[in-house]
Amino acid sequence: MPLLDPATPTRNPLVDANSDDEADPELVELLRQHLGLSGKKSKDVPPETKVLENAQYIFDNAIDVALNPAQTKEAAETIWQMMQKKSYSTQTWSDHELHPQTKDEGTVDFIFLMDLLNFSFWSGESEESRRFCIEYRGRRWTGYWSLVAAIQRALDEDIPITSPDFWVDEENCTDEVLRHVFRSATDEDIPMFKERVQCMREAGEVLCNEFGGSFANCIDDANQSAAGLVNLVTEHFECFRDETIFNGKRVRLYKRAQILVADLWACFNGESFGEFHDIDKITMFADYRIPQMLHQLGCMRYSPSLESHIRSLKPIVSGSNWEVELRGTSIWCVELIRREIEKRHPEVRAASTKGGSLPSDNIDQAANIHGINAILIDFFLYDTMKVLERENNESIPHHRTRSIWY
Ligand SMILES: Nc1nc2c(c(CN[C@H]3C=C[C@H](O)[C@@H]3O)cn2[C@@H]2O[C@H](COP(=O)(O)O)[C@@H](O)[C@H]2O)c(=O)[nH]1
Repeated sequence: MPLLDPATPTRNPLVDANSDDEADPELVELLRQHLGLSGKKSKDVPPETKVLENAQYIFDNAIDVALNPAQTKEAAETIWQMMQKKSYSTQTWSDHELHPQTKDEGTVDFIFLMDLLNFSFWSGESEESRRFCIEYRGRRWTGYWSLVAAIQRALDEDIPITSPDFWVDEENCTDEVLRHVFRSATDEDIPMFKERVQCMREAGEVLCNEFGGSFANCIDDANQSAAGLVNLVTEHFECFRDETIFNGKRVRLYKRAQILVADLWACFNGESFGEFHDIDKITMFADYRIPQMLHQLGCMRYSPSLESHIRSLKPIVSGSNWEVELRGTSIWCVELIRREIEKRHPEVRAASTKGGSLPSDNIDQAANIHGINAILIDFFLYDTMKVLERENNESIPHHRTRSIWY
């Protein structure tokens, strides 16, 4: 029946004042089609995280952090050349000896725990030998690698540390057991131990009560959308909801939710639990190492007061303008680097191709041209910063903010 059939007495098919029956869904759909509203049911609208748009807003309104466009363009080319030389791709993730190697659900659990606790490793100790570190496989691991080593060590000791039902079992998973898991080889404990325990308890409750005890079910619910998985994680897990107010506007940074998705994508080479059709919506991860690297490259500049504060290792409060400007501007800077690389090297298609490297009938060519996205640029910048740190070549310290967000 045509919706607006003249023979039909005029009535609003949605709300007929004389009837208390529900609006006829067929009529609602017909009306939506007639008004051109149809077809875009909420489930069809592609999910967005809003992180990149918020990062641009922060950059546009930043006072103490700025970008140097010429240096950013120059750095883009340097980064591109170095990434090509190292054949940087998703495979690089698994090349790290401590990262889990099996491509199964156990590794999904490992990565979830890793990125649940992937924050604030920096030590307040000036004396390097006294800083928190984890002894594993005959080596002392610090920073992010101390976390990965602690998880691997616990698994070697038959502690089911990656199982969410263990985290909520306070009879067996006591604080003492967790202190043992994260025990340091020095007198300094892992930073924010209590907050890490709280993250595990909370996330364990959510996973066990809402997702059948495994993060694999969250991945399934996201229907291979990276942005959808970021939004699902930040909606259901408070300890991933990395957002704040800047200039009166709510801004999302979502560092650990995004690196969680990125680690899955890299570990599984864009397949299986790592397959996402919109992986390029993931931005750089706003931590405390990339801003340092971007400053070292001359891309990012600080006001004299901020720079002297950072150089004197003074703390910067979580959520303060200085901190949000550092984090948001670094996200935007990596986006500009990514755009510059794509402009200079049109042969590079987005890394959303499987595993981040371009399919090619010429294997040599594939080896030389790897897809580029913010994730791979970020991973490269982090790993490069860690090399500079090992070589005592840091030109400026990283900023000191204590928080569970990064
Ligand atoms: N933006 C960004 N931040 C990253 C990483 C990683 C490690 N990712 C591995 C996976 C693939 C890559 O190739 C890396 O090998 C850790 N972090 C953050 O840094 C801080 C730790 O610093 P430090 O204490 O010095 O280790 C802390 O906020 C931590 O959350 C990254 O990749 N990108």
